[in-house]
Amino acid sequence: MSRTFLFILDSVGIGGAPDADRFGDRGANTLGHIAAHVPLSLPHLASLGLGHAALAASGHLPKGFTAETALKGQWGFGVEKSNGKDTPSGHWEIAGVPVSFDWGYFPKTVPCFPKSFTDALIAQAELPGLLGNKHASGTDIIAEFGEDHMESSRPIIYTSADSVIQIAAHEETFGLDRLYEVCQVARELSYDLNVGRVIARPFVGADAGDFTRTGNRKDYSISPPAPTLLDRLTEVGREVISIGKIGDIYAHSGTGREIKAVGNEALFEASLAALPGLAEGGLLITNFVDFDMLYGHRRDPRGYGAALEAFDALLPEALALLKSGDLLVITADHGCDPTWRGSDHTRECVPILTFSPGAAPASFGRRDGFADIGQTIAAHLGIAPLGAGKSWL
Ligand SMILES: O=P(O)(O)O[C@H]1O[C@H](CO)[C@@H](O)[C@H]1O
Ligand SMILES: [Mn+2]
Ligand SMILES: [Mn+2]
Repeated sequence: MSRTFLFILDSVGIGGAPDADRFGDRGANTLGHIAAHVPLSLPHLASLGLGHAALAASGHLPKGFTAETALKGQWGFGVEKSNGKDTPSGHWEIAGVPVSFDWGYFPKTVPCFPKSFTDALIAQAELPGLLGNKHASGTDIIAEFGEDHMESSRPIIYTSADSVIQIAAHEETFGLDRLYEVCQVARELSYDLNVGRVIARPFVGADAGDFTRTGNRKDYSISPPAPTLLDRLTEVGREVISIGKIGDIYAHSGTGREIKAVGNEALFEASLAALPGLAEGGLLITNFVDFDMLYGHRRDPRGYGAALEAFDALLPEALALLKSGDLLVITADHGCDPTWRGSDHTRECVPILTFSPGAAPASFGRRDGFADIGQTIAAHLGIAPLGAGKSWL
């Protein structure tokens, strides 16, 4: 028996996606472009092969990395198979379920949502109307409509390049529970539109100058189309611990004990605290959302670089807690290049870095499909093979 710790660094792509053109993302490279913008020192991730993976995926060694780094882990990189470059697609594919159907997206028009949907939402949720109704960055749109929202009680509704309906409202004047109710109505009304997630985006503050989103964001996701690694483990009685957004992303299916924490550092602390107690044969899975939410979408390469360095500095604490037979996997779900146009995700390859005490450095190369990660974990934990992916063990 053995255990697996899966850390998903939300949006930490390394460029080089063969189908980036299809998304208008040819040349996007989250890690590479951050490293070109700000001095970046990630010695621990580099020792697990991050630079090697980035070079192999994109053809460029990110600035600040060297090919001569002494490796103590195993590395490869993943090419996404799913149609979308969104969070659920990336996470589900990592857990052995690539998304081959087409999500429902909204056009870049104003309004962007079908009138039948917004009419039904206004009627069923008993709203005085809606604001926004377009593609937007979540922080920009609360600055634009937040004051009107506080006066009129009309929620702010918007979308992105992902299959999402996001609803922002003031936590105090509108109320958090009321926002969640509105989101539940929107969720019910949007299954037919094939929308991946409805997301509650509460914020606080007095005026446009100081509106801030809170940690009470909540995602209402559809369920993965087939049983994931998490479901398979749960079915055979293995322990699963899900930290941060993981519960929401997998629609609470197979996610076991869910632990919430806000901020990368608190997510890391929660992971460290849970790590020693994970049962043999179990999986602990954490999503580190700040990279994406606070820096990638906000197009802030400096903040993104600092967050990567902070994560890197914490990593030795996790490595030190691993026992013989444990496997740590560090990967990402998609890219979100903070130097790219717009505010959306970017189609990129992802790093796959692993560490097991005593295991020799090695490379498992290019993996066609993130599902190889789930399949490898299934093999490591000794459960039946998943429906997709090839193990590199
Ligand atoms: O701009 P904000 O509200 O952060 O939204 C971003 O976060 C959404 C969900 O993770 C993505 O689809 C993207 O649009
Ligand atoms: Mn993501
Ligand atoms: Mn995102």
